[in-house]
Amino acid sequence: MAKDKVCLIINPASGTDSKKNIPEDVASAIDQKKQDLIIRVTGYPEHATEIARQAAKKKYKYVIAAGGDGTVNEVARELVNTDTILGILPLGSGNGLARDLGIPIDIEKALEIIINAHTRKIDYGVANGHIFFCTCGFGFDAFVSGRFAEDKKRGPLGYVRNVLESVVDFRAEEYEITYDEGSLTEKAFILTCANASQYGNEAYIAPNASMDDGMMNVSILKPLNALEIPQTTIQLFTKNIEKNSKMISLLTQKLHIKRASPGLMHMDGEPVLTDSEIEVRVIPKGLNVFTPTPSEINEKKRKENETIFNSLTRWFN
Ligand SMILES: Nc1ncnc2c1ncn2[C@@H]1O[C@H](COP(=O)(O)OP(=O)(O)OP(=O)(O)O)[C@@H](O)[C@H]1O
Repeated sequence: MAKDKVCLIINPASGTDSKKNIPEDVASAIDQKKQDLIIRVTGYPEHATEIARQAAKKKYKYVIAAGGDGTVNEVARELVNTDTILGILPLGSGNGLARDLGIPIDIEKALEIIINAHTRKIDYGVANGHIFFCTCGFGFDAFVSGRFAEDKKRGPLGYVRNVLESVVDFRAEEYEITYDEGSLTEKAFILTCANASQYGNEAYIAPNASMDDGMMNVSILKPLNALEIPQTTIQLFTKNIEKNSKMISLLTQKLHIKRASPGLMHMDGEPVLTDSEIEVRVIPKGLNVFTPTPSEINEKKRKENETIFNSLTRWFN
């Protein structure tokens, strides 16, 4: 019987972790009697897209993206609506998609998820022809993504520094927003379309978003004053942002956004220049991804809650 073809794509520029051992780790984890492994290292932005396009065309069984959300996006956008499955080794700075799917950040464990071969079909979004899997945004998050793309230093700390610097320079814009059930005009600090619930690094902009409900969560955060920033930041990291009085949450399949002039948007954290009018829509269950099983995810959540409970008990005793 012919062997299945598998491709590993490594982005050496993502995140801060070393990728030196990744080829060897993957090669020893997969069953080489049944699978042929091809390893490619990206040499420039969008290189991963070219490699993944060829892999899908040649009917590879799966493609593993070793990198962050930008790399995953570049790979996955060529795998949508094909039979080729996406595997993720989260080696980026934010790793939003992996975190939201319950894929462990520990690479050995993430590799086990691929080997165990449980798959899940997830939705994706399209904004003016650009595909996203986690979030696409037009306000402060797009501004930060532009800064971060120019930054030589990656990793979560790079994000923190860019956010703090951007707060000073960012100016909120007004948006005319038309969704399935109505329309509104708002000046917004953040306007984010979320397929996943978080940007990455456990920053939950749409805590109730589901990646297989065929719907897009839209989070509109009105401009904040300096005193509101600390509480809003806490709400973002504790899945409570929807309790913020400046937050408007919508659920829709389609969205039309109009702003005064063309500008930046981000797709899974990567900045793109786009028109003053933007069409966003959801394509249901178009991507097949290796993920933990539902019972593995529940077990992980149970352990996390237990750890929090134990820490609190220790603290109070
Ligand atoms: N050889 C390369 N040299 C420089 N940049 C590259 C190379 N290969 C890919 N890239 C680009 O690196 C960028 C960052 O990759 P990626 O988004 O995966 O990492 P990250 O930004 O650190 O993580 P995250 O998106 O999870 O925050 C992408 O825009 C990608 O196009």
